[in-house]
Amino acid sequence: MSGLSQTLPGARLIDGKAAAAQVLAEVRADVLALQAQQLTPGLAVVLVGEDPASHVYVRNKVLRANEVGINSFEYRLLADSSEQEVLDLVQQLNQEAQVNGILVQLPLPAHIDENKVLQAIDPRKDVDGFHSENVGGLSQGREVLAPCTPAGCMRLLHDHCGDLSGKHAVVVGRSNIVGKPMAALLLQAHCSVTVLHSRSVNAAALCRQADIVVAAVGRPRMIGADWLKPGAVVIDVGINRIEEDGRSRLVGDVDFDSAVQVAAAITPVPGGVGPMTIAMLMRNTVTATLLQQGLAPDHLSRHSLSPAPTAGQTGA
Ligand SMILES: Nc1nc(=O)c2c([nH]1)NC[C@@H]1CN(c3ccc(C(=O)N[C@@H](CCC(=O)O)C(=O)O)cc3)C=[N+]21
Repeated sequence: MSGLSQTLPGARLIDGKAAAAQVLAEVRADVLALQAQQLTPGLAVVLVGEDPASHVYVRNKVLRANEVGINSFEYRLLADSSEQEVLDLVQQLNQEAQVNGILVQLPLPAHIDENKVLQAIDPRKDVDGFHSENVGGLSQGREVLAPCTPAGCMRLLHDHCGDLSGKHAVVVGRSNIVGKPMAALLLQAHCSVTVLHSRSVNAAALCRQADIVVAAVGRPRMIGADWLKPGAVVIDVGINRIEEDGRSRLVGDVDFDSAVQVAAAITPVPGGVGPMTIAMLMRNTVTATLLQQGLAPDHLSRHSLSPAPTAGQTGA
């Protein structure tokens, strides 16, 4: 994949692994600074059931946490655990001073009300940014814990494009975990934002107007070169496992091979947004620790919260 991008003029490969390594190095420095004040951030990860893919993600999160010096606490509950058992565990973790961040791996088994569990998490420990307090705060432009995947996409965009003001960003997909918070963050960065979804009429034509495309639909290779304006910057959030030529492989929501010929820059899958999601989870854990200590986010070298509206932003 990287070999291909080197032979084509124009499209730059946005290296999510390298960007994630940089974020993790920053987080490591922040953790050292906190440890000098006798504070070690702690992250609790809760996994209900035996989904093998979820086990891999949880293992990766715990590994990254340990690499940057964050304490990790893993809780595995059986697939048939009751909703009350999960709620009780969340309540216990809310009280636990050693735990600064709580992540309940989604999806939960069908008999458990996901919303009820997410709402039970103390908003200041909500490192996924899924509690309505944080969702609402993000929409209002308050400094809150922002969802990791959209926050990771914003970091990649800022690194590659600099100032995003006035750019037309098209978000394909309207999920609560990616599409909607992504739109909110792009708006805060002064983009014009269009959100496309399954009912959109002329989606490809609308998408062709975009300077920035964020693909988060969960449909393998749906967005090809015909969806893109030449020179667009493409962020592919999709992680789809497909069978091809008798083997299993990961592909994005973007048809990489065609898109790379038109785009100015594009993220690969794997090695794009995925590693950034985990890096931003570590960053949010540090931010959550600061919030709980009553320390301003700029206590450390970099502020880690979603940006508050700048002076120039009005209601217009
Ligand atoms: N409460 C909650 N928060 C989450 O953030 C959350 C969740 N539930 N449930 C599951 C999804 C999935 N997810 C991924 C994170 C990183 C990679 C990642 O790093 N992927 C690698 C490839 C990994 C591989 O090879 O399988 C990459 O894209 O390069 C993938 C998927 C977080 N999720």
